[in-house]
Parts: sequence; structure tokens; C-alpha cells
Amino acid sequence: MFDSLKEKLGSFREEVEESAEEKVDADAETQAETDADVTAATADATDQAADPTTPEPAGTGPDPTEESDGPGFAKRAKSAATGQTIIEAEDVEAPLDELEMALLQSDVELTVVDEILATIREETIGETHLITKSTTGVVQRALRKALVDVISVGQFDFEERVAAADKPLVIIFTGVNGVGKTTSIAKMAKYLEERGYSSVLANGDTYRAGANEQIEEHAEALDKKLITHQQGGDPAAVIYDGVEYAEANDVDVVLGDTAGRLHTSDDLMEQLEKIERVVDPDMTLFVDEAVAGQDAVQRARQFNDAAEIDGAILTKADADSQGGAAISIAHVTGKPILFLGVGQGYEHLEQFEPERLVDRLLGLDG
Ligand SMILES: Nc1nc2c(ncn2[C@@H]2O[C@H](COP(=O)(O)OP(=O)(O)OP(=O)(O)O)[C@@H](O)[C@H]2O)c(=O)[nH]1
Repeated sequence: MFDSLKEKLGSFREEVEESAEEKVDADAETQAETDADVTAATADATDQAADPTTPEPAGTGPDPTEESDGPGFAKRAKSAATGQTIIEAEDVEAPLDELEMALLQSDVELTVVDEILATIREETIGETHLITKSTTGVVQRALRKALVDVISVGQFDFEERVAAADKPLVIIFTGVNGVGKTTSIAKMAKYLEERGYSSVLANGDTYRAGANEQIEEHAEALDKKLITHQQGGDPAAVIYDGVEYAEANDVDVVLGDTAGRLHTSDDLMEQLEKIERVVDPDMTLFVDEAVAGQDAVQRARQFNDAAEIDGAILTKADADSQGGAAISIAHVTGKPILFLGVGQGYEHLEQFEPERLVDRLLGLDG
């Protein structure tokens, strides 16, 4: 999962490490020059003190921290003397250019790339750190923070929300066809069952031929009740029946599929508005596939604009090496990714944990 992105982030860190080593060498030179100046100044002062014909005016000895070698020299020399150095813009700009390219190649959305770079600059430049390889530490922390910041936008505790909701809880799934929406509904039924919640499936995708049969296979495999109407029926009516069934049978959660058509956002709005009016769902989850990269990000934006979503499920993350959609969707929509689909099995639904994912990307997960 996200291997290519992981590799690119690794190269960025290597590059920063190299430039840190160069800086350590440069600062060591600065330190040597400073030491030489101090020694020379001390020798001069000793000579002057020994020569009674040259009275020494007080406080005129050379100041090793004087800014004689251009701006920043004194500050750096002083830092070098205390075993510390300061990260300057020029230290990170070249690796940041590389990182920018790498993120864009990984299909990370442009505004998200900008945000990541801005955070890294903010967190590193002007930062004083010990002269060792600790620049890598500073940059790594900055990179980690930058990534966590953009992907954790809007995060909430899904399990907690399910636990706190009045039952039946109604969750509607939107997204275009072919991205694994139906499979995700089935996975969610299993996920809920493992946490002690019963569920009923309602097929609001009355548009697509064969949709009933497809979801029926999952319902049978998972031993779940499925509510369907004929093709061409009213999606809101199917989901309403699902709610009625849940109320009558003490079922905790209604999982409602919808037909994700985006020919016009009016279609979508109309469908979801009617569902909203008729069943007042607790949550609307947008489903798309990680492998679609920027397309998935743009669709998330369009769906969220057309009918507000509460969060996203990103399927086929197991087959995605780029990671662009996973990094971008929350920042672009303001709504969190809640789950990753990581395989074809029902058990392959993974709760999205921003910090854990970033640690995995940065190889910090042990
Ligand atoms: N590798 C992988 N395959 C997945 C994942 N989720 C779904 N799939 C597969 O993607 C294919 C399409 O999934 P379906 O759920 O049938 O989706 P669909 O019928 O194409 O379209 P909708 O249900 O309308 O979204 C199936 O072969 C699924 O097994 C996942 O997370 N990882």
C-alpha cells in the first residue's frame, strides 16, 4: 500500500540528511574560523598588554561574534560555539522542491502539496538544533506533522458515533459505480457485527441492472436481511422500508446503497435530498477507490458540494502505490476518510488512523 509514495518520502529524508551533513561540515568550519579568530585576538591582546607604549583602549579587542562575514555569520558562529546550528531557508529549499515534485507525481492535490510544504517550512526554518544529524529529526517531525495535519482534517470517532446514536442508525453510501461501494457496504455489515451491532442492507441503487443480484450475494454470504425494490423504483422508498424493517426487528443499523450517477449533480441532489427528507440518515459516506487518485479527489469534492457527506471510504488502497487520494481527500473536502478498503475479503476494511498511516509512510511503525 502506497509503496511509491513511501519511497519518495524516504528519498526526501535522505536528501535532507545529506544537506544536514554538509551543513554540519560548514558549521564545523565556521567554528574553526571562530576559534582561530579568538586565538589571534587573544595573542594580539597579549602582545599589546606586553608593550607599554601601546595603551589598550578598553573593550576594543576583536569580537568573534561581530558580523564581519555577512549577515547570519555571527549568529551561526555563536550557535556553532554552543554545539548548535540553525536551519535556514536554503538548507531545506532544494529537498522541498524535490518533495513537491514527488507529491505531485503521487497525485496529491496541488493545494494539499502547498499546505504540506508550508507546514514543513514553518516547522523547520529558524529552528535551532544540535549539530549532529538531528536536522533529519527536525525535518522528520515537520514532515510527519505536515502529513498528519492534512489527512486528519475533520476526523471523528466512528465507533463512538455509532455507539451514541439512537437506533436504528441509518448510513447512506454514495459514490460512482464500479468503485467498490457494494463490497464496502458488505464489509461494513461485517465490521458492525464484530462490534455487536446488527444491520440490514437496503439497495437504493434501483438504477443499475443487476444491482439487486450483486448485493444479494453479499447479503446471503453474510446472512443479512436485504431490502430491494424493482429496478427503476424510488431509492428513498427502499431505504425507508429498510428503516421500517430495522424498527420492527430491533436491528441497529440500516446500510443504504444509492445509485451514484454524476451526469448532473441535480440528479444526485434530488436523490439524496429525497432520502434526506424521507429517512433523515445519520451519516452519508462517500465511497471511491484510492487507485483513481486525483479523479477520486475531484469526485469527492463534487459529491460533497452536491450533497454534503460526513466522511469517506477509500477502497482498493491495497492496490494503490501512489497514495495521492488518501493524502488529499480530507483536506480538499473538509471531511475525513474513515475507512480504507484493503482487499476483496469482508474483513478487509481498516479504520483510517491518520497518525498510524503517516508512521507507516515514514517507516516509523517499527
Ligand atoms: N483489491 C481490492 N478490491 C476491492 C476492494 N473493494 C472492492 N474491491 C473489488 O472491486 C470490484 C468492484 O467492487 P463492487 O463492490 O462489486 O463494486 P461495483 O459493483 O463495481 O460498483 P459499486 O458497488 O456500484 O461501487 C470487486 O471485484 C471487489 O471485490 C478493495 O478494498 N481492495
